[in-house]
Amino acid sequence: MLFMLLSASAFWDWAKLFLIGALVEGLRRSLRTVWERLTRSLWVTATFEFDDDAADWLMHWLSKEKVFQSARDIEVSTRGGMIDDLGDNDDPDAEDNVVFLPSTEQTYSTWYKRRYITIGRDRVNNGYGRSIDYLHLRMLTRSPALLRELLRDARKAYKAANEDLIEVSVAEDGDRWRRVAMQPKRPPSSVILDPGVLELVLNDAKDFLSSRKWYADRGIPFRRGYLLHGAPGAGKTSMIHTIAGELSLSVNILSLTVSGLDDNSLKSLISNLPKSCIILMEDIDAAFTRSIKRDLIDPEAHTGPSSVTAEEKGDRDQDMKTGGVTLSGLLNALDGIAAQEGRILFATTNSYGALDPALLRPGRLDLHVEFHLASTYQARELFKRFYTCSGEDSSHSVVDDEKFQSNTSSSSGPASPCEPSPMPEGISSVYPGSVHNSRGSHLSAEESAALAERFAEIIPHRMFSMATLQGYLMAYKTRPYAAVDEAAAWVQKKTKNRIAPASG
Ligand SMILES: Nc1ncnc2c1ncn2[C@@H]1O[C@H](COP(=O)(O)OP(=O)(O)OP(=O)(O)O)[C@@H](O)[C@H]1O
Repeated sequence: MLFMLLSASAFWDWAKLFLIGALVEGLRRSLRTVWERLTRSLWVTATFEFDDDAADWLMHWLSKEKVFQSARDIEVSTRGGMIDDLGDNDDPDAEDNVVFLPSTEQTYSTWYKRRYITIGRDRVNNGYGRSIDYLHLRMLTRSPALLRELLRDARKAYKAANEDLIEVSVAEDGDRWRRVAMQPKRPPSSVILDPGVLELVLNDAKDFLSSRKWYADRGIPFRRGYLLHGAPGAGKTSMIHTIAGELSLSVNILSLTVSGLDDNSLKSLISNLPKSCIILMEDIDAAFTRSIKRDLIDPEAHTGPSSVTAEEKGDRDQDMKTGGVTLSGLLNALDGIAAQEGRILFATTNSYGALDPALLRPGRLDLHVEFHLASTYQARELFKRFYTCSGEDSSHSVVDDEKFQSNTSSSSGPASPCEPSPMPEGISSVYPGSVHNSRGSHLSAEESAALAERFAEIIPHRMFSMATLQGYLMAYKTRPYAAVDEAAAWVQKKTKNRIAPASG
């Protein structure tokens, strides 16, 4: 009996405990729900994929706000920093800028328009062996409009900071784009082509970008392709970078021979392109030809279609597929349903004749521009540009070391941007070396033009590429007189070298 009473009272004790526990847990859960609802109604939250443009805007804004400057736990990176978080270098083009990134372990806070903001970052494995980083932003406000305002401000600041830069991305992991550089825009004056070539392509691209409605009205896919072909080192890539700068478009570089690329990943890459960008496919022939390898070709002896032999052409069909991309895969990617509307394609090749006609037809590669070895005009203009300081007109050119040394004592003109910083007192005997822009403006416009004229007369028309001429001038960085005096011997040596293997 006693036992029964005891067990009955123990049962009631257990029951009471259970009820109290259930009550407490119920209360805790309800309070938590109320709290979550309350906080949710007080916060606006946004999540950004770390690789996305919007995350870049936000990171730029956070960097400017110095959110991570005082944090005790941060990640440090030298990749893609437009602001130097170390605070000792304000040059966005500097190679060694350091950027602070939020660590995945911590939450950071700041203010925007008197609203409290928290920022966190986390890393999620997508299940295919690749992890994706997310940036989480929470703003203490009931108005989503403020978040939009913040994003607008961040985008504006980012664009202003990048005005003089172009974004360069490459294909990564088969089907993704990764930004690898923010390059300074290349001014049109720095690419010396025969008159009208740059203007032809640039105006065509500008006209294309402003004709979206025209294309839509006629049901024509809104895209344009340019094929730049001809001599290596003639300025094809340089021109594309200039055009990207002039049109303020990013450049996405796709190498068809990259390992791991196949028809499917090519399709994904094309459909993952940002809106309005330039896609650059360099050496488009390399993916489909085995026999015509550019490194086997003498750069200055090969200029285009005519140099492809019948035998090489015969090999082509059999070589249509090397690696993972097939010609039909490329054609489908370019004009299939996955093709990105509004993109400009630039393809380059040194072997025009090796390309399949299907690739060359309008709608895929609409405008074909041939690049030649340097003309007399190009040699002259290259010389003038080479010995003129950037930001200066041609009346401010660098001068021969020899001439400089004989002139320095008498020179009392104002310092130009080219002038070297003065040597510290007491070590004037140290030879300062032969460096870029290390001399003042002692070469008049007339002298510079006259030297360029002499140089152009010595360089045979269409015999050397612009890259080769640039290479020659590099050896005379600060010695334009010597560059002219020794040019004839150089031309003779190069010509002899070229003839020698053929006759041997
Ligand atoms: N027309 C040019 N004007 C000024 N510089 C040039 C020109 N052509 C070539 N160069 C210089 O030569 C180098 C190589 O040029 P670039 O890569 O543009 O040539 P490319 O035609 O694309 O060569 P490749 O076919 O080998 O890719 C660069 O440093 C560039 O500055």
